[in-house]
Amino acid sequence: MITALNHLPTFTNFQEAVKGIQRVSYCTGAIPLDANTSTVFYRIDGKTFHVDFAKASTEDLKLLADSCQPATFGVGQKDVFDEIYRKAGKMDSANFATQFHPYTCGVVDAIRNTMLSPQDTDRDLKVEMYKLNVYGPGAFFKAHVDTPRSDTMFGSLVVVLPTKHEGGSLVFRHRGTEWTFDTAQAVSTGAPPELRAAFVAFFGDVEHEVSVVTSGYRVTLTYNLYYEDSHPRREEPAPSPLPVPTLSALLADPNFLPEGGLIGFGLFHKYAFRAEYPRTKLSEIERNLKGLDAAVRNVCKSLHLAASLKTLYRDSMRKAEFCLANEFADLGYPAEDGLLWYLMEADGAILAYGYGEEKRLKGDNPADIPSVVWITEASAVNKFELTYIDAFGNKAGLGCAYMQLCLIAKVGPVGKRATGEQP
Ligand SMILES: O=C(O)CCC(=O)C(=O)O
Ligand SMILES: [Fe+2]
Repeated sequence: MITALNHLPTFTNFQEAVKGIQRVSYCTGAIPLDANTSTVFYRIDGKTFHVDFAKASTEDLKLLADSCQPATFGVGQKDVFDEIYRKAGKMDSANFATQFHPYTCGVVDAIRNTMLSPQDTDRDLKVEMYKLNVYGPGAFFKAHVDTPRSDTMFGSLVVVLPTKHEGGSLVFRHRGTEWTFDTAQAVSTGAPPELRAAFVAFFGDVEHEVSVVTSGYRVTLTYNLYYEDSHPRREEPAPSPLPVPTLSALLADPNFLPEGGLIGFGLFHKYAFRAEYPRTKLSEIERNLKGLDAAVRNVCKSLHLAASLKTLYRDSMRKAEFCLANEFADLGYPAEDGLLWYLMEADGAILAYGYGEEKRLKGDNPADIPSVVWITEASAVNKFELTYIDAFGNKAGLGCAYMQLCLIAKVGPVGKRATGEQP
């Protein structure tokens, strides 16, 4: 955006402060194991076996690996097997059991405290056992996102059982940031030797891959993480999120939107959305915003700006840069005119343009169309056809897809900036 706003220090300070809180968020830690929790029981062809990870031999691990089925992954609506993309063994949760449980070792509390918004820290989470995976020498899982199994699923938990292995790190990538979780190192016994598993929890829309295991067997338990709605998010007051003073300074600046206007934030994460009817409402997603996006919403709410989530569609008629809507719609690219008008009639969608972009509008009078000052860039959401990375998940599609959203906040004129609820 090349506009005068880039020369306004109050604006660039706020923009930097928001970008500063947007970083890949995840949660890791060690889980001490004891005689009760170090064993995995499994069955194959009607016979039962077990592996005690306190003293598992290479033969024990090889037998476990040989008892697994080749792991598949999801491409669109199908589960496929392709060793170019994923080479690993998996066992379904019906065929194994362990006394180890994430609820009893502090993992769930750690997830609540590090990944969720401060208003969510007493919220119930459902941790659903998904699979046991064995990555032997040469095994890997290329970059993918975890398929959302419902619109309340927000992430995945991977528990790495203690085995000596090399390679097999989990590598995460999200919006230009990369981060590695070295599983071999995380479960290596320290001095004095202590048997411990390791865990990593992450938001499912964050791309991740398992790098090649070069020796040994890497054994993981994977779990799906969901919000349970019995204890919904506590509403205000939320502790003041970090960028509040910079937004406060921006709103006090008479050179920033003197007549008022709209400010927009492209959300950092994608959200699982149920494509089948009844479709997920944006208000439901707003209750389930992931930590950093919830912080951005809280910044606006703490300064009493009316703010709500919107989907963004491109406008084919070039009357405007884009259309902001209150629901997900199955539109082509660019949106067919009829559908865009339907959204405007039925859903209260509005046309808008990016601040400073009015010169690119053809023939229309931008005075009728509001502009949005983007604090963080927004990308368009306007079709279900999924991009390369979305199409490859760890399971075939279950009627849910990840969607990109933005948050739009209304700013009043100088001296009367508040547009939302007052305390
Ligand atoms: O086993 C792991 O470390 C993670 C595997 C994974 O990403 C998945 O199963 O989706
Ligand atoms: Fe995964």
